Amino acid sequence: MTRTPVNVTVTGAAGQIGYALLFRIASGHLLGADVPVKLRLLEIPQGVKAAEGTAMELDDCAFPLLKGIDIFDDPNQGFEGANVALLVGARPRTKGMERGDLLAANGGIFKPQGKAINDHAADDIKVLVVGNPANTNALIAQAAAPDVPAERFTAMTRLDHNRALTQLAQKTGSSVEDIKRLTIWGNHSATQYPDIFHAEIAGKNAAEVVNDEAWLADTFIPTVAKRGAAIIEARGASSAASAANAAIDHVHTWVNGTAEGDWTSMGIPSDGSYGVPEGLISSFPVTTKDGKYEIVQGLDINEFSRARIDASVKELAEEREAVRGLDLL
Ligand SMILES: NC(=O)c1ccc[n+]([C@@H]2O[C@H](COP(=O)([O-])OP(=O)(O)OC[C@H]3O[C@@H](n4cnc5c(N)ncnc54)[C@H](O)[C@@H]3O)[C@@H](O)[C@H]2O)c1
Ligand SMILES: O=C(O)C[C@H](O)C(=O)O
Repeated sequence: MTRTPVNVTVTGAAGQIGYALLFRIASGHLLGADVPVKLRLLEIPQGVKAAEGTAMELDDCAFPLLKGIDIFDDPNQGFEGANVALLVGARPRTKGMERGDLLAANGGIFKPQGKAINDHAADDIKVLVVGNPANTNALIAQAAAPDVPAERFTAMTRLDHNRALTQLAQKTGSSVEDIKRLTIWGNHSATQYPDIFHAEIAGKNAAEVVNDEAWLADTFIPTVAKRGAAIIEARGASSAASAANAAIDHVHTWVNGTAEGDWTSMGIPSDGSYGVPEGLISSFPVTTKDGKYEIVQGLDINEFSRARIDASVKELAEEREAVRGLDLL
């Protein structure tokens, strides 16, 4: 039976993450090796020519699953019929720009995109926001889409999750596939909290295997939380292939499910679980099944974790206040 292609909209398609992402979507890594896709690339007018060049290269790969590529500079057209939307394009922070300026500039992008999703996307739309500040950009887009269930708007903390897996594997001499139940809590920012207290390494509690709270506090957490800045320092540009890889992982897991006995981390609208104020888009431990996710409930949060979750959530609440003040919610 021939399947109807899934419409995948990618914003910022001509950027560096876009370049690392589109080929993997077209080759079946986002949704599955048997799922045909149509790409809808959304750029600003200055980005359209470069997006056209990328589309030429996509054509030249002759991907069997790629059933069409369209390029737009109008969000209403870009999100028409979208089943999956990857919101990558954002206004980067430039010299002299305050956080409030960045939030205002991104509000100008994510509010109209949220409205365009509301008005034009398919009923089953799933949204992943990658563009920074990802959690609050997701909140802005979600607030502008009142007809779309709020839980369809998610923000990417899977890159942080993957970074934490590797740091923990390297510390303990284990393989990443032996590590389960790791969690990123909070914001995709330097306040995020990578939590190993519930994680397992080959069935043993990860915190007990590590048995070194100083390493956790002074090495592991800051290394993961500041990895984005370290990449910028080393590469002279922010993470691109690893960010694209995490976006693929996020959507693939959302659509295809978490493995039995494991969970992942996603930035999602809080339902009030773990004391995170309702509505904030915060990272939680989640399981996924049949295209839906659920927050893992009932975890004991020790004092060490509580203080760090609260600090990151406080930052999210402040960002929400700032965008409220800018009339973006
Ligand atoms: N959440 C994460 O883990 C994570 C990780 C890495 C990067 N990021 C963020 O992802 C974003 C993109 O990174 P990049 O390296 O690809 O940046 P980039 O500057 O290379 O590309 C961004 C692209 O977005 C386009 N764009 C800007 N405004 C747009 C709009 N309104 N509509 C459509 N397209 C628009 C630009 O023309 C550009 O082509 C940045 O905000 C970056 O900070 C997030
Ligand atoms: O673009 C950045 O500021 C860093 C990025 O969010 C990352 O985590 O690599």
